[in-house]
Amino acid sequence: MELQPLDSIPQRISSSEYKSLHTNTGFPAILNDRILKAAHGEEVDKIPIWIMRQAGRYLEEFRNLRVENEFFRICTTPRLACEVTLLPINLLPLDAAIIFSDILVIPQTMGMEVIMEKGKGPVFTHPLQTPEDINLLKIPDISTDYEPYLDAIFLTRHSLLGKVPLIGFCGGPFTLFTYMIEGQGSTVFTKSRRWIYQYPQETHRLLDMLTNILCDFLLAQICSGAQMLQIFESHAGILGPDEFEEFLLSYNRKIASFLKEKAKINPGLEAPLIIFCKDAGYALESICQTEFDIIQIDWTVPIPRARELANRYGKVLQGNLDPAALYASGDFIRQKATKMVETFGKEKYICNLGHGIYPDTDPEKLRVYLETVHSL
Ligand SMILES: Cc1c2[nH]c(c1CCC(=O)O)Cc1[nH]c(c(CCC(=O)O)c1C)Cc1[nH]c(c(CCC(=O)O)c1C)Cc1[nH]c(c(C)c1CCC(=O)O)C2
Repeated sequence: MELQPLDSIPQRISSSEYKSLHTNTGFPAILNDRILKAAHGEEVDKIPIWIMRQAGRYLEEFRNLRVENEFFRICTTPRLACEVTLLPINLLPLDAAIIFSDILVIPQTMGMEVIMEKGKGPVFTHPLQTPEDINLLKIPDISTDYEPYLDAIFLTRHSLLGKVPLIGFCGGPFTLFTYMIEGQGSTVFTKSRRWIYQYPQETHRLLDMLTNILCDFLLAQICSGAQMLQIFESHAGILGPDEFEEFLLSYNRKIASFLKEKAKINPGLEAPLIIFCKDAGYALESICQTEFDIIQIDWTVPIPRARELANRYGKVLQGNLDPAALYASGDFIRQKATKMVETFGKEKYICNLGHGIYPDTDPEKLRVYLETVHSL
């Protein structure tokens, strides 16, 4: 697929106009809308499938591009972000594209510095140490700070030529909070868990601030061309049920209500909303009792129980093969995928993995998974 020259693409609406809730028009007509149909609970010809981290390091083409380009430079250069987003779409039979970016761009726009360390992942140079540090954060300026990310969405929506819908995303308020406190990934998250008990008020203040920012950021993504949105609460598994409700789900409820309210006033802003609370199968029923349309589950969640709850609350399910299963033989992947789809059922279902694809996965194994699901 050729990238369109920039001057052949109409101008994205100016950021100040987001507030007046006009969506861009003039995007290419959609050719494959099966994921949007499934999202609305409609019948589909084939089961739609996309893969978390589908544009990442398991693709040689991405690794080559990374040699010359620092990770966050790709995120902030619309042409590069667009090129990387399209890579897997041109190579594999996927039913959606997800904009190339990262959940940590939001803490960056709030003034925090994040470095992508080889072999270690993202590291914050100055994580928040005490509640006083919250005062050093800034509220991003919608008309300047988000510009590269929104331009990337706009350019990519055009460059996709309607081949598949474009998914926008952000990290959930709680997961961003944990990164801002821990400064990096963790297995125990003792600093973040300490904050919620030692400084509950200040924790709520920060989560509130993040929630307001994410509402604006997601709405701006829809205005710029995102057709579906996913919120990644990757660290949901570290909370108990009460804390999950108080510090995580209540904030995501606010985001979903905000976006649904905007779509009620302006139907052009309607975009199905996906929530992924990783390792929070314990809270699946509460997650189903929100305004999110699609519930992504990881592989630890029993599919029959998820289906029962999703049906009870009118939700679509997304998931959930263990990404490690793609290390198995092609035959095993075929059998496992077939059984998985039969258990989910073919309606109100979007196929994906249970978490992002691992960097050392053989892309041909992913192809086996995709083709199996499409053949069912
Ligand atoms: C927690 C989280 C992050 N980022 C993200 C999450 C939520 C999903 C999840 O739970 O995995 C989300 C994300 N990160 C990236 C995307 C792009 C779109 C896609 O292809 O899915 C998406 C949707 C690109 C990326 N984000 C990152 C890479 C690899 C960086 C590199 O090229 O060096 C990519 C392609 C880096 C990143 N960014 C983050 C981590 C923990 C890491 C390091 C782990 C790793 O290296 O895979 C933060």
